[in-house]
Amino acid sequence: MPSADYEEARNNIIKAEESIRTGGNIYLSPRELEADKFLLNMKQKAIHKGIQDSASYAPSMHFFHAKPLIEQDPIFKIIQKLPKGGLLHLHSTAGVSSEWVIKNLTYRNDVLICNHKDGFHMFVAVPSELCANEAVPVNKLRARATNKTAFDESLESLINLYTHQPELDYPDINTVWEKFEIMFSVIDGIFDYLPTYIAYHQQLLQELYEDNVMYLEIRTEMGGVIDQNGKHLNSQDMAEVILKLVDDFKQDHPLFIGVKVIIAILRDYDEHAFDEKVERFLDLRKKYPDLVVGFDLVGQEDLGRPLASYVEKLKNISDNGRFFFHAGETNFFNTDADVNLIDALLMNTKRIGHGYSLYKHPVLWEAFKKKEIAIEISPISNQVLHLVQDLRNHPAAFYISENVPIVIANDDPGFWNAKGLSYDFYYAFMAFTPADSGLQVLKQLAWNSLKYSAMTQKEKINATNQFKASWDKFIDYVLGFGRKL
Ligand SMILES: O=c1[nH]cnc2c1ncn2[C@@H]1O[C@H](CO)[C@@H](O)[C@H]1O
Repeated sequence: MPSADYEEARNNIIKAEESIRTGGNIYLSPRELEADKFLLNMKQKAIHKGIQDSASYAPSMHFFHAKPLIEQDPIFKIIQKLPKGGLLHLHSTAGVSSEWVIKNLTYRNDVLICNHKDGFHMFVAVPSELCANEAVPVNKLRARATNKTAFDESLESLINLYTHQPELDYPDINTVWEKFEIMFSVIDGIFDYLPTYIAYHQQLLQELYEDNVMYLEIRTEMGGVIDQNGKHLNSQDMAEVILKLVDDFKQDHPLFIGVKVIIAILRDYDEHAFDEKVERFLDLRKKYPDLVVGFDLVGQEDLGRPLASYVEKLKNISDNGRFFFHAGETNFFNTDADVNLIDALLMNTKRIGHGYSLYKHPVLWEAFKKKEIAIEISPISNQVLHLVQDLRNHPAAFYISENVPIVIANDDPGFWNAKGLSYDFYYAFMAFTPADSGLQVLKQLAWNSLKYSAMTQKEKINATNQFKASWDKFIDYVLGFGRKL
């Protein structure tokens, strides 16, 4: 038996760490405590089972293997009901489940397919110079196919990385990124045509709403489209389209709060195209300040142009504090992609996309804490795109232990066979939050998504009130769930 002194010292360490970590200081009411007890009991049983039977522990597995197991886990059912607040990191063109895209969009007569010049299939809805042959309606090809299920499956594989053997099919980061980038080109044509653009984005809101996401910040280029009559709509017209689409959605879904846009452009555009897109952002920002909130550079960071090379060019945007930079999405240490984190800080970023390598930079994470710059963590993305195999090893475990501000995001769920945000929250909860952390950490993560959002103060107050009501209902649900068992 250890001495009383020893026990006390031990407890003091545990308590001290508890009070530092994310959610450690969140107050729980008696009702919440009861729900928490039940949830923690489930979590700890699952972890205990995972220790004994490591081969069947879903949170340690690659998502492509884990998905069916996750869906059977009652903890996942609870996570699905969790009010998640806002989703702050999503590339909209990869945001909808691939199944919906195939079963709905490709069944429309206005969706065609052609061979891209670079040798892969691509969907088009208006004639494209990128087609190397004449585009054919997908329905026409489907009618000719002997096995329609197999036909649809092959279409779906054009926009979904799923395979039953990801370790073999994507042995390294560049291989997976190559197919990943092609998928954006496969689906891009859907967003050139107003009716398909609208159908897709309505479904985007629907899938997130059903997953209890109430607010959204999308990353998009926001280029123009062509409407049913052949008329060109430019980026400003698209701002109106988005505003109307969101308003209509809110009419039917009063709990939904809204959408904001972060203009995200490829970090490696040629100079002229880049400058044009920056101008476009500045214009949009002026005319739609409540909608177009920020600017970001995207694309595979390891191979891309470093942020440092943009400092002068983008001074105007950084002076106005409008960056939401991807940075540190890398396994390397002190390479360009890694030190993008330093430039993101110095360029006055509001949040960081990924920040995977931040844990190697003590000066930076202290600064992010002090300046309340949140890290947008996308667990499944980091796994599928080859930064980490087992999400228990994700650096977010460290950020949580230190309470570096983080939010949970899904990045490109449609492209990895996910839907909504719950799968990422499940991994966050089961793989990289402490075994003895239940409702507190979930509540803090959801709160963070409102606190670190680009909403105005007034919008935040409204969102907070709404969140409280949804949270109370969620606690009822958890208590009901617990009593049934
Ligand atoms: O996780 C990511 N890191 C960096 N860039 C990304 C990620 N996901 C998507 N994109 C980038 O966003 C563009 C479409 O908006 C894609 O072309 C891809 O390069």
